[in-house]
Amino acid sequence: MLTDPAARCVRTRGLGHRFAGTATLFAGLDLTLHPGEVVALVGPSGSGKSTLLSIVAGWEEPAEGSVERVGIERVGWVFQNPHGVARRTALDHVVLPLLARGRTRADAEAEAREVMDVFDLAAAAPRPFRALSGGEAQRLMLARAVATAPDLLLVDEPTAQLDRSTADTVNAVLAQVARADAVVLVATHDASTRDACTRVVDLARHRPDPAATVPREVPA
Ligand SMILES: Nc1ncnc2c1ncn2[C@@H]1O[C@H](COP(=O)(O)OP(=O)(O)OP(=O)(O)O)[C@@H](O)[C@H]1O
Repeated sequence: MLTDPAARCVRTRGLGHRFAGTATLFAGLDLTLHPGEVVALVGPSGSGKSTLLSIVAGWEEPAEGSVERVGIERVGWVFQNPHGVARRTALDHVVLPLLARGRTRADAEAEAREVMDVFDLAAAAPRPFRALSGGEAQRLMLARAVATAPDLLLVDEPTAQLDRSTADTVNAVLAQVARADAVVLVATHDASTRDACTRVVDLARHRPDPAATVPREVPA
């Protein structure tokens, strides 16, 4: 059943997480993410940004609280480290998910080339994945995710391996995806990605209050 995109959202209530044997990473997270927004998820290294993406995707069970995904059928994920099939061409990486969605080979190729152009990957299209640079491979992962028209797009450090001008292109494309009725959540350390987002969620502000768990020292 298709849901009205206007009703589409991701809602967290009292969300918190810790892994077995680790301290609590974040707690009490009440968030509602709407289509049309690009939400930057920031916080120091190890604060739980990637973990929160996994929880929002439904891959990791939260230790506390809940995540509700309303009208989310397709989830796109772009990992921190690009993964591809070494011998397959860059073009194939974008064409295959479109074929899986029922496109003909000709339509899938045309659509894939269009998306790859946006990410400045036209010249890389015929090259095998193993021959791509780190930045090209990362842009390819974004192009593939965008081509699948996700309702929810989760992106981990999209600009980590890119030069400034390519990073700016990536930031602009993320905003375009959001305008296409998708909820977009981007974990980032990059100040310009954060600035290109419509909202910022800082996990540093959702750390558990140490005063709540550690007894205060009382002066003698
Ligand atoms: N499956 C796991 N089991 C135990 N600990 C884990 C697991 N996954 C992540 N962690 C730990 O949880 C903490 C948060 O990790 P996470 O990768 O979510 O942080 P991050 O904010 O994305 O970091 P970075 O900015 O460096 O990518 C880290 O200390 C990490 O070692």
